[in-house]
Amino acid sequence: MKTISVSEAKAFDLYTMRDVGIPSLVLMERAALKSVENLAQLNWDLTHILVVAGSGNNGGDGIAVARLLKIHGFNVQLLLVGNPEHASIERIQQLKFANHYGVEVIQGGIPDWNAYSVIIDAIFGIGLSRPVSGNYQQVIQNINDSTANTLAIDVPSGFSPETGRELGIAVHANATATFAYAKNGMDSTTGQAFCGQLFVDDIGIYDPQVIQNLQNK
Ligand SMILES: NC(=O)C1=CN([C@@H]2O[C@H](COP(=O)(O)OP(=O)(O)OC[C@H]3O[C@@H](n4cnc5c(N)ncnc54)[C@H](O)[C@@H]3O)[C@@H](O)[C@H]2O)[C@H](O)CC1
Ligand SMILES: [K+]
Repeated sequence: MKTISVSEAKAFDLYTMRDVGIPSLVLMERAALKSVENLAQLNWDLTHILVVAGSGNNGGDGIAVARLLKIHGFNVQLLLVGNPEHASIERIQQLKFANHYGVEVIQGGIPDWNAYSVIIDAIFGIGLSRPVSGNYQQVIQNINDSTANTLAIDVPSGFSPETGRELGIAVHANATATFAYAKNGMDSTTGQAFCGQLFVDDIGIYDPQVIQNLQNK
């Protein structure tokens, strides 16, 4: 399985948005569409879905997933974690779109984490940069303690895609929808333990060498 480093993943994202010119929201929509496709392939009980979204673009992916599930008639709720003042542009835009679709955003805490059949983990992706603490730690503990099946978006939150180890605490996902290429840390035994069933989704982000080879054809 081809794996890449976090810096490569970020460089490929940037190349796609800046050099090729494909907008971030287009990539985010493709990531969300693929994640929903992966969810459908898992044959899980989808009767009650909670999306847990962080303040960055991983959260933006998750909110887009919630919107897609809502329009397809699923009972889906959204829990926002993190400081809204630090929210990325795309995450703000995705929440606006989701509000327009009437996606229910949970205010305050979750009374019963076991009430959900599926939890979508969209707290942190490749932007994880330090050990998880505080409320994030509590939320990830609740996700891990719940009876729900968990699908991680891009990277199980708290799992270092670089080293393959947890940074403080990490989501033990039953499945992970990662984008473009698997990340280095996913190829280890701990990586498989945290990621569960791994989907590597083509969302239009490629190694620039692949594009340059096309140009030379
Ligand atoms: N356009 C694109 O680049 C695409 C990205 N995709 C998704 O975006 C994430 C990466 O998003 P980013 O905003 O860079 O970071 P995260 O959402 O992973 O993290 C959010 C934010 O959290 C802060 N942070 C890091 N570690 C901690 C911590 N331990 N405690 C608290 N806060 C922390 C940090 O400031 C981060 O910025 C990628 O994984 C994809 O899911 C799209 O899918 C495709 C297009
Ligand atoms: K995640």
